Amino acid sequence: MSHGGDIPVIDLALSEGGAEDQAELRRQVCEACSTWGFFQLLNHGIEVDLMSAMSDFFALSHETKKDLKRNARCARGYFDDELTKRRRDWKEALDVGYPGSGQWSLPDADHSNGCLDGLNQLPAEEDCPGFRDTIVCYFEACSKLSDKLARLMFDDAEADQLLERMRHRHTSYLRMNYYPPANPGVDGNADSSLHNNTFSKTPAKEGTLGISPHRDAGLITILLQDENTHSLQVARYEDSDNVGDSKDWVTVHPVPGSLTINTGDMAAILSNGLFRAPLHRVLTDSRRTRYSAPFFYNPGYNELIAPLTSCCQRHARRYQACCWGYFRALRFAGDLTDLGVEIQTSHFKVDSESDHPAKQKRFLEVVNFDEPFDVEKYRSILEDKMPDDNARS
Ligand SMILES: O=C(O)CCC(=O)C(=O)O
Ligand SMILES: [Fe+2]
Repeated sequence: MSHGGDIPVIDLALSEGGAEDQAELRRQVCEACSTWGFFQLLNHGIEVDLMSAMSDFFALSHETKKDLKRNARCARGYFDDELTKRRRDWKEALDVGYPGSGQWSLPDADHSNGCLDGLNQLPAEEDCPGFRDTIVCYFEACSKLSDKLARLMFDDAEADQLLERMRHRHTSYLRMNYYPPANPGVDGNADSSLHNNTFSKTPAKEGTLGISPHRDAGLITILLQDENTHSLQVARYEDSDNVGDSKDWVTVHPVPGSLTINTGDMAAILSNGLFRAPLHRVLTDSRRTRYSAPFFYNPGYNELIAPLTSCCQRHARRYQACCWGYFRALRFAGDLTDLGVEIQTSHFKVDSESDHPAKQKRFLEVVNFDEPFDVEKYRSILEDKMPDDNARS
């Protein structure tokens, strides 16, 4: 295995080899997922030029982008005001999800596309020619690659059934990120066409981050990184959220031609904690613009993610079942409204005293995953404290 800095680099060309190569590939992938939770993948086979599509999109006028803004009832679309752990990220982004109908050819607003995350909001073809086609091609290529990676990570019949269901029904989404220079006043970034955003006038405050430390919620993330800017960092192996010191952060230097892969919370539960959901963050750059695009490979909303039996042999079962739709809804709602402490996999540990498993049960009795999530409708179930049964009418 070769290394791009500390983070493993894995060559997917091994999958074309004989049984020995394939076993070696599986070993490398599982080792990377259980140590760093991050690796860089070469010969991944995705050739769609997403970088230039992204730069076309973010160069649109602020008014055009604002018309596509996501809101409390629609998690998909454009935004420049994301809070990660209650801090504003120094970035703009566009989220595009797998259509509820499973059919990209239908209009985005078609009612059959309705789902928990709402409807896609893409720019009109005349505003950004070719953008939609590029996104769809890239998205579908990432779905196939994710399926291939997941089959390397999880090798048993139970996982096969989940992945087979995910071929037809998944809730993955592609996020396109644009990180403006954090110091727009300095020489050398006078590209005014790219500064039509709310970050263009004021330099970033001391300590501002592109994205604050977080874990990705889903199964696998496939990240396209800008090769010229090295600002993604992962916390060393420990699982504490208190990674204060800069020596605890390791830069994920993009290896030319690679895609960066990381595991998420659902992979940690499914593997019974064998795989990590690594804490990571993005620094700002004072001079350079950066683009990145994570593709989040997510199960169907109604899937109950629980440790695979084959992963509970060496260690007793560590997690209770977690419904992806519940976890996702609470993560997104937490970005917009104060529901108390952000939901984490630790709330589903078998010995946890959290009331999330009980809230999840009540949520599943009433939720309709074909409708956009409405935090007000479920507020009494979701708020930090469960309402006292005697106090309810
Ligand atoms: O921009 C990056 O390199 C990482 C983005 C990321 O971690 C995220 O959007 O969840
Ligand atoms: Fe992330």
